[in-house]
Amino acid sequence: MDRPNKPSAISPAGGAPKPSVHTEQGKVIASLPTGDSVQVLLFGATVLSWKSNGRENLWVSDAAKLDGSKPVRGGVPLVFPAFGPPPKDHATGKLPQHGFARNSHWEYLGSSSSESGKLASGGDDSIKLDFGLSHAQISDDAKNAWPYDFSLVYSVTLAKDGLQTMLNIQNKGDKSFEFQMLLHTYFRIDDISKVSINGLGSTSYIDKMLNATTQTQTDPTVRITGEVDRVYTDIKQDTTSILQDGKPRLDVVREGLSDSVVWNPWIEKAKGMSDFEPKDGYKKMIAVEVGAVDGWQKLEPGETFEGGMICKAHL
Ligand SMILES: O=P(O)(O)OC[C@H]1O[C@H](O)[C@H](O)[C@@H](O)[C@@H]1O
Repeated sequence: MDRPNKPSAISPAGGAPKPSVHTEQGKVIASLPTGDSVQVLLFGATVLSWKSNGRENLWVSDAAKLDGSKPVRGGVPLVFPAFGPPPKDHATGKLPQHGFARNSHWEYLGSSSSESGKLASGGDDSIKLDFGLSHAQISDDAKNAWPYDFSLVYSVTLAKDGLQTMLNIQNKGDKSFEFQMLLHTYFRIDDISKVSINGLGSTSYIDKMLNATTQTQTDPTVRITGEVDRVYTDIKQDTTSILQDGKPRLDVVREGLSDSVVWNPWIEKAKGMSDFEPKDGYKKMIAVEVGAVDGWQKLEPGETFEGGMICKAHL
């Protein structure tokens, strides 16, 4: 695995202020001179917080477990190598719901000032954090359930104009494997009744609330008025936008991915989740998740796959 330099901190030593990075209680925390920041928990490589312009953009449950006893309820849990309950007749069939990546202890590979791809800024205006997970690092249960040699590198880039999260998946073994992946992002919003979602018009979706039947998004705008659990597939538009009170609040740009899940548990489902607090927290969150979850991606030995997102917050 290629490793960038592993500085404990990029500290200002006179001159212009620089991004800083430190580790604390199993988390890696990076900040820009602007005050924007990101926090990543090594358990699951779960992004727990992303602040820009003094505002938190992610929702995390007050009862979320951060001690590794269960996946984090909130932030950006990483789904790999299976989305949802894996089908019993598939190679992932013995894995838990959403796979093992969100349940595993990842390694911090280090930070670098990056050319942040499609984010406009680079150099001192951005910082990239890399996290790794390989076959050798997962639990024995996960190894037995899914005996493939793989390597994941998850890169989280904080820039003044957004947050980029990219997952690179490599088949390191001598047999092919199939996978699904998803960035299960819980975005923080002010009031679900005033939220609308654009950028999914004319797209087909599997509606898990309607017996997994396939529907078409005829209204260009999605509004949330009850429990919603939809898998939009083969989306033509790159960007899904979350609006609050009709004003752009967050843009989610898919990178190398064409599916998105839109999920809100609403009242009853929230009540049923012991780690979902406060119980009316469903009013403050909307999950807009980017991924490759329609069917399976196949990787031959030595091949890699990369996909992720760029999120941009509006004031
Ligand atoms: O409770 P979890 O395993 O974290 O899953 C939370 C949710 O994840 C996705 O959004 C799925 O589409 C939902 O069906 C599921 O309820």
